Amino acid sequence: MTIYLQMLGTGDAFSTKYYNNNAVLQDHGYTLLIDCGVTAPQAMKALGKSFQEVTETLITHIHGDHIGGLAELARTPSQEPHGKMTLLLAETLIEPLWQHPLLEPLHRKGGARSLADVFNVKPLKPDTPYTLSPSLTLELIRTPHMPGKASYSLLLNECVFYSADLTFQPELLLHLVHNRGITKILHDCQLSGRGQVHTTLRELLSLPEEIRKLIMLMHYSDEKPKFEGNTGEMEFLEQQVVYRLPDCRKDT
Ligand SMILES: Nc1ccn([C@@H]2O[C@@H]3COP(=O)(O)O[C@H]3[C@H]2O)c(=O)n1
Ligand SMILES: [Zn+2]
Ligand SMILES: [Zn+2]
Repeated sequence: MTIYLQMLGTGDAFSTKYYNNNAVLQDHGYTLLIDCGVTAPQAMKALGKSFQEVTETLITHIHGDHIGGLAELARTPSQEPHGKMTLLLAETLIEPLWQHPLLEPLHRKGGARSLADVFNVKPLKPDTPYTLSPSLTLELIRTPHMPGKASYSLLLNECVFYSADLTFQPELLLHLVHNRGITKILHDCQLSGRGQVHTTLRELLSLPEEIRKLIMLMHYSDEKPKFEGNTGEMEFLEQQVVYRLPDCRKDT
């Protein structure tokens, strides 16, 4: 079965041309929102979509461009009997997310005292495969982003790696391709300057060709047009375009 990926946005946290790097994955009746940044409500509207179409929302890490739209998401009534939207996230993120200033509006919602009061929270363990829908599996891999801050990249359907803002990890990428059967890498990319918390284009260009040709670039700055044609084998992922994702699960 085919699943479809549509980036709500492909911009970095400071972009004024692209929405935040958030995505929707669709498996027929099931819709997974991957991260819900400040611009997510507007980006959904731009696609003629609404949060009501979202079945579950996955949070990779706690930065405004990945969580800033959650207060609005929480106000959306879900189709479930409990009425709450479902949030998937690593256990380690639950309390820091609730304490984040961007979620403060929810603290005032009917005496809410925890994330579970405003969302149907489903805690996930890293390095553990989960079946989200008939054609979609997910595994979290903890990856380095900012010191002391937990952040989780994604393995989708056993062969797509979706980076959650990470510093350059060449050994991990080689391992994923050689030992985990990864055939597509969607990677955040800082186009210029020194990469302190993100991977830079220069670093990605230093990878072997066999890895570069699997990579598509996302989470980039407004300078992107200047870099078109200068990214080697790596293409830019474009916001709002629908992509078909490979499904390499052994039992399909
Ligand atoms: N000059 C900067 C640089 C970065 N940042 C924040 O750091 C985050 C890194 O991950 P991100 O998801 O790209 O969002 C960035 C800003 O929130 C920031 O607030 N000021
Ligand atoms: Zn980000
Ligand atoms: Zn980040």
